[in-house]
Amino acid sequence: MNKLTIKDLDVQGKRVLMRVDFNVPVKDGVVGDDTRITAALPSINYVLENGGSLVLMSHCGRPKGEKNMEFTLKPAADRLAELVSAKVTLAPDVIGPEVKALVEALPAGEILVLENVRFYKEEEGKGCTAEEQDAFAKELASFGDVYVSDAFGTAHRAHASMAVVTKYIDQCAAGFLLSKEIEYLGKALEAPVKPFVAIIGGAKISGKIDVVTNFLDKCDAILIGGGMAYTFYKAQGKAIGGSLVEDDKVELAGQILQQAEAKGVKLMLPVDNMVADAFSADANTKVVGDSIEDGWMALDIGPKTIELYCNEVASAKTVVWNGPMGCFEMKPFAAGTFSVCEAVAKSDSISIIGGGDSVAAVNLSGVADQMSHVSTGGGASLEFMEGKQLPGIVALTDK
Ligand SMILES: Nc1ncnc2c1ncn2[C@@H]1O[C@H](COP(=O)(O)OP(=O)(O)OP(=O)(O)O)[C@@H](O)[C@H]1O
Ligand SMILES: O=C(O)[C@H](O)COP(=O)(O)O
Repeated sequence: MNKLTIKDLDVQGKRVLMRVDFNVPVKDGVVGDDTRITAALPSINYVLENGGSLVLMSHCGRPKGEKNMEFTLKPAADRLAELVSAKVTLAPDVIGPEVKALVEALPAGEILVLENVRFYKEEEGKGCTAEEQDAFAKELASFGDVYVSDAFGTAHRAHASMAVVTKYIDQCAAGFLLSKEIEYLGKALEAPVKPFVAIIGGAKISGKIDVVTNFLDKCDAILIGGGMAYTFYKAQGKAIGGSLVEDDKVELAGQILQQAEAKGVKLMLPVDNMVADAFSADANTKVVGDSIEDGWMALDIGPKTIELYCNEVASAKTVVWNGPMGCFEMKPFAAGTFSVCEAVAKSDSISIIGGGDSVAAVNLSGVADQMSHVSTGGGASLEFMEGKQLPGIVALTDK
């Protein structure tokens, strides 16, 4: 990577302003899944162990520029306090004189967590002028001698704490998590060890179909599963019954099929499906081929497809996976996702998993530790894989 990294910084006696992504699920004031917090610990501990103090910034949820305490960072700060040996203080606000005083009094080896940066509309820059956003970013910048971003999950957002604050601090570096994400995802895209197999599924077709397009120039095989498959079926003129479809993407799906053929990329669609007569775990189910009659919807890939996809994965040397193969949250439709998951874990490949639900599925299957890299980014990893430049990375200081 051609950007400064945390190891290039001298943090001794410095105040480090660090952007993290503590946008974690919270229920009844308690963090549900602390993956994103634990993933930032190497950078946090590095600063503390090397004589620096830390001012942490993050968003949580989408409070839309309002100070709505439903979105407080308190649960995340409380969880962080359990995970580090340092003292953790939660500031009462993001900016302002009270926060400034806390920052100035912060001793080395301690952490101050600012409140949710999205309590200010200036963070997202919506409903304010560019000057107002700059002033907000400048005030945040005054809280640090150096800046570190470890918020890979938010790197696709050109927000104040990600991509504007960096204008006002000389040294802006990537933390360990951000560096690791870029290293794995970057390698997979730039110089993948072949055969390179992409597995794309899930429900958000419009959000993922561009990734399929980008992968046509990189992959040896693309395995399509989940709700995504039926938009491709429709493009082939197949019957899809009540299966998920995005009609405005049918034409693009047809073009992708043609391009795959022209480029000699193996674009695989399910040859059979587990269908149900309702979107429910109690629905009647049956296995059908690649034509789905009215009154039925496909909620998982079928057993023959599982075998084909697992075989493809078994010979892969690089696997990128985003989006489950079926509605794995319901037991009758979980076999596709979990079988493919096990095949990826068993394979002798560099495996990179991205996307909230795919990561949840990998965690549920108990094989997360057998994957080379489980990304903390949903939208960010997708945009990276689409080949887009992420503003939160571009903004860091060049080496
Ligand atoms: N055949 C299907 N029909 C309807 N929904 C499906 C089907 N297959 C999978 N899904 C649903 O897709 C959802 C996940 O899709 P999604 O596109 O959000 O993936 P993801 O891994 O969370 O990626 P990201 O976080 O990048 O959006 C799951 O809740 C799953 O139940
Ligand atoms: O969870 C995420 O994808 C990131 O934290 C970004 O959140 P956002 O989609 O609300 O910008």
